[in-house]
Amino acid sequence: MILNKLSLINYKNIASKDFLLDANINCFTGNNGVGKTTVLDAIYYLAFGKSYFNPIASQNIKHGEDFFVVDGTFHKQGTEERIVCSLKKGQKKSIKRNGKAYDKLSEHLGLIPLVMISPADSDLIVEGSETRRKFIDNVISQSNHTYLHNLISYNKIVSQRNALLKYFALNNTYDATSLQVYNEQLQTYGNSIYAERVAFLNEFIPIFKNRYNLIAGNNEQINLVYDSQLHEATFEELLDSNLKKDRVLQYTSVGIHKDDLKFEIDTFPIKKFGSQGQQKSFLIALKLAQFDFIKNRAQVKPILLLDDIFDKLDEHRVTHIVQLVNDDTFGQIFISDTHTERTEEVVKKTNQSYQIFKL
Ligand SMILES: Nc1ncnc2c1ncn2[C@@H]1O[C@H](COP(=O)(O)OP(=O)(O)OP(=O)(O)O)[C@@H](O)[C@H]1O
Repeated sequence: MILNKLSLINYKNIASKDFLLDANINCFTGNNGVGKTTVLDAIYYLAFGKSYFNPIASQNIKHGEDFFVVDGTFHKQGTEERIVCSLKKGQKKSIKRNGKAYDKLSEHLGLIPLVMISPADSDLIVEGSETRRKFIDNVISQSNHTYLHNLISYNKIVSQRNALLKYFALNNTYDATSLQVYNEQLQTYGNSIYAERVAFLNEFIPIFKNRYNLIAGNNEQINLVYDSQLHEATFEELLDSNLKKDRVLQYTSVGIHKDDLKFEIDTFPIKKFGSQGQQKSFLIALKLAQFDFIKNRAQVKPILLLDDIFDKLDEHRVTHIVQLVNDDTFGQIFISDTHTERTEEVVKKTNQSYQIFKL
């Protein structure tokens, strides 16, 4: 998967820019705030139909303007794919593939396999379980459309069930039959999502550990632990035993929407007990494992976006990344960095073709 051309209009601070890109390495350099991350984010937008950094779509329109366009032309195994994402203030965002608008964003996900490594990944450690569930869902969804559809359906039913519980409380009423309809659907989708998450983590955790050991050496015991209420009881048992509680709370307190992924070092939470360097290594290993997993599943090398990576990495880790590029593990990569010379020095060592865009 290669991005050949990229054009931006009014995307964040960039009024208008066109890039003809190298098939291997592309670097965007310049001072703080010139828009290096914005270019990487625009590429992310083409793959996921949203910004990696700002989920409120309208806030990605350049201040004072009323629309943005991100336009990219990819090459994938001999075919050309033109993806155009645009948003006009007050309207729905549009994503077009070769001139044809998608009805649903979910139809687009997976077409452009892509992994972003960014300082913002620290959210995965510091934020709540939702961020980590989204990480799992994002990785699985890139190669499994059924999973994504089941997840969308599951979330819809949770909302409907919650509305029904509220209705019961508000009207001082209760109807077991209508609740049962939702319970059955929750179980169907929830059990399938749970099974996929179990299968995914069985495959993913060894890949992750391998990546971590390559970056940090073998002397640290790190682990990812999948935490789910469904490990202990069936979905049906959980819903039954928590019915009273759900009616009081007026929402569904059990299910796969409560799952978490624990990040551990020597069996302790890395958030509290990991050094900054260990936390960074953990996150990079997680993202490189995501890269490996998607590559295995999709049989194409995902595009890799490295945002501000050299600032955040010590020499050992930079060398590791460079070695990977030399090993031909990676496909096309995009790098943002403040120092043009430092970037050039690193990418020269890879013996790959490259382009440096000074912003
Ligand atoms: N909607 C918007 N309209 C205009 N400017 C915006 C908008 N959203 C963000 N910006 C600005 O875009 C600029 C570019 O940000 P970006 O993160 O791309 O910079 P950068 O070159 O990666 O900087 P750094 O080296 O600090 O990481 C910032 O000044 C930011 O405030």
